[in-house]
Amino acid sequence: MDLALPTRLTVATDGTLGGATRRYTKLLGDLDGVYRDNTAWQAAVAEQGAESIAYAVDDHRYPDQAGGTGRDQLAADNAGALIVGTSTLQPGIVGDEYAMTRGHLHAIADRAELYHCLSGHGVMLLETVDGHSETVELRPGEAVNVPGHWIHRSVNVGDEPFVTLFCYAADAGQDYGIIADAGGMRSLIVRDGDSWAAVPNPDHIGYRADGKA
Ligand SMILES: O=P(O)(O)OC[C@H]1O[C@H](O)[C@H](O)[C@@H](O)[C@@H]1O
Ligand SMILES: [Fe+2]
Repeated sequence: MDLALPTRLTVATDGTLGGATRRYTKLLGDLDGVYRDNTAWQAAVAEQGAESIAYAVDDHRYPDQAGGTGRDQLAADNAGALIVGTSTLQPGIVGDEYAMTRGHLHAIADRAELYHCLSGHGVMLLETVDGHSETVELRPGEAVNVPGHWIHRSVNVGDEPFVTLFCYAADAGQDYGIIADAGGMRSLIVRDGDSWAAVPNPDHIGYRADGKA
């Protein structure tokens, strides 16, 4: 097994990650089905363009120790390793809902994650398959230590980019189907006057049991 050499990273409040090994972007046009009001999402795509960036993730990860593929191999290769990165979520409102990430449960569901707010104003929406829902509001300098088994989604409730530094186990993976199959998360984060509120999602039909991705 090759030894990973320690890497120095620089983390800026605008999300710039010096030393990143990977960047991925989600475009507004990629988010079909994420927002409850599909007509409003289509209008936003028509107005802002399908290619406009909804959020960007820059991360640093060490190469797979054995170069394997597949979830079991990845888990074996990356046992104990961390992925560290920044997430930059643009502001906006679609229908009544604030701009958000797709959200996921970790494919290895017990894997935890740290989110530390670097700039902007956001909410981490957290739910479990058996009915718990929580919100954690985040401003610069505030963080949430997301336990395993919580489905999580970042929501930007401000008018600037919501930027977080995150860290999670390299073998965690992401299960996106759990939200899509449930008709969305149990709660929606919507505009409420000048602020935000979590309200029940009428389209949510319940989560399947985890571990069945
Ligand atoms: O994966 P999404 O739900 O689209 O959210 C985007 C990103 O959010 C977090 O920052 C996670 O740590 C990333 O691994 C994830 O990819
Ligand atoms: Fe995650």
